[in-house]
Amino acid sequence: MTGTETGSGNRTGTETGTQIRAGTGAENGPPAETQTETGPGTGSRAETGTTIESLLRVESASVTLGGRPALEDASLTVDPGELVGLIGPNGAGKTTLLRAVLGLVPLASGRVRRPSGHPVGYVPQRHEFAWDFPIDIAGSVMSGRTRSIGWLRRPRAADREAVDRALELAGLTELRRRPIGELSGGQRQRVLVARALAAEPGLLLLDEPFTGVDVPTQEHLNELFRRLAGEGKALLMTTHDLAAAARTCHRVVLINRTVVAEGGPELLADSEQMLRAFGLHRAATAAGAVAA
Ligand SMILES: Nc1ncnc2c1ncn2[C@@H]1O[C@H](COP(=O)(O)OP(=O)(O)OP(=O)(O)O)[C@@H](O)[C@H]1O
Repeated sequence: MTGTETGSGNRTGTETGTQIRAGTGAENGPPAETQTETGPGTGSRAETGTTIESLLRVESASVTLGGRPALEDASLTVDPGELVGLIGPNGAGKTTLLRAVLGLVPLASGRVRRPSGHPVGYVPQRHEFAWDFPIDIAGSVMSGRTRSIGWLRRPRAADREAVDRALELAGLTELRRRPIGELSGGQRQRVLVARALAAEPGLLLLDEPFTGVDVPTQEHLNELFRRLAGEGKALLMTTHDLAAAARTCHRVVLINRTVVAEGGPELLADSEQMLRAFGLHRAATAAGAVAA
């Protein structure tokens, strides 16, 4: 696979600096590395005679933050056309996993692999974004595409077209000249989605996109995410809205510092797995009440 790899420790290889375009200064992506995969179980899976290459593979990733493990031995994949929900309690490591994929936090061990040629779009949680910046929606969405290592590249015709399409997809065309500081929560959420889409990503990382948005906006985003998956993009979304996840996601991954279970959205109705994912099983085990 020709791709980008973020891993722990030192590596050798030809690095070509594939760029990640993201919403919060994550433009300096991890270095790209050319590597060859052989044999089954190394990144491609055979399906009906064709080979599907995952757009994201997280392999045994561990991250330590503030001296404590935030993520331990977590593995997941997201294939083209898949919308995967990352579900778990507060502090489970969901945002940490997304940030590790972006190379914003270092891996203590494990690795993240992505094929090259597919930019990553990142929709951070709204409170992580600087909304007091004096810029309108169109300018903000454009900077999601043209900003690189702290400076803005001059927009070209293709950039303007990509921004127009992103604004349209996010339902922001009419509002494009509104200063971002004057927007409602739901409008801000759509700006973050449009910023990420302006980069024409193959892989989209969404951190709690439904928080505080009204029902019509949630329906709009739901539809948009499904449509993007239908176009062959890979989406990984954290959410605490289990109903929305059950409705929208093709697959869900339950996480509580490590991956507890994964499967179809019906997993969200599996009370034992949900109890495990949400820490109750762990707490009971720690107290010696329940055998592991
Ligand atoms: N900058 C940091 N320094 C130290 N610890 C951190 C830092 N950021 C996160 N953590 C810790 O890492 C763990 C995982 O946090 P993370 O934000 O990934 O969880 P989350 O699953 O996204 O939670 P939530 O649902 O509340 O958003 C938590 O215990 C958190 O306190």
